[in-house]
Amino acid sequence: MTELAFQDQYADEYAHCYGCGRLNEDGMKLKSYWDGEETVCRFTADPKFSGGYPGFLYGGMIASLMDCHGAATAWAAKARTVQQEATRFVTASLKVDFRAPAPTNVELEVRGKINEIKGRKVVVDLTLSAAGKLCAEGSAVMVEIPINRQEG
Ligand SMILES: CCCCCCCC(=O)SCCNC(=O)CCNC(=O)[C@H](O)C(C)(C)COP(=O)(O)OP(=O)(O)OC[C@H]1O[C@@H](n2cnc3c(N)ncnc32)[C@H](O)[C@@H]1OP(=O)(O)O
Repeated sequence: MTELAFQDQYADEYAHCYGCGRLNEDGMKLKSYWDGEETVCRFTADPKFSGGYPGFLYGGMIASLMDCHGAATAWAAKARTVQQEATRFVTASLKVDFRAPAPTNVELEVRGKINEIKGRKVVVDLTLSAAGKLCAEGSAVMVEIPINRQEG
């Protein structure tokens, strides 16, 4: 894919997230893109992120993947809809239903769909699948931080 990932378009001051910040040396550097009206992020988890037994991902990592992709989706939706540069979205609320174990060492696909855009708030519906099988689904309320919030 040659297009720039959403996270790679964040301003430097917003690019330090452990999950997706391009400037976080130790982070996972998740990348999210448009796929038609949906967004997609692909990630293969190392077995060191296993949960209760080997070969399956722990739930916090599943939530992390959905969280970061949700924030990036909100950013992209705002940038596309309002056609102005968005700052950065943070998670106000994240709901995850775990439907089936998610494997490590297998490419996972996280998908986002815009449910609502209202003012600074974007609600994103999310799924996480492995080899076409739904492993988790949920939704996130993302809120855009005002400019210069980090200075206050
Ligand atoms: C500089 C960057 C610093 C950010 C570092 C954090 C980065 C992350 O790790 S993100 C993950 C963790 N998330 C956080 O740390 C966020 C902490 N929370 C906050 O900062 C604030 O509560 C924040 C920004 C989410 C919302 O507060 P505020 O800016 O006052 O927004 P507020 O006006 O109350 O709400 C905006 C809209 O979101 C909705 N909303 C806010 N919180 C929630 C919630 N928990 N559930 C559902 N909806 C919510 C409100 O109802 C409102 O919607 P509407 O316009 O329809 O009435």
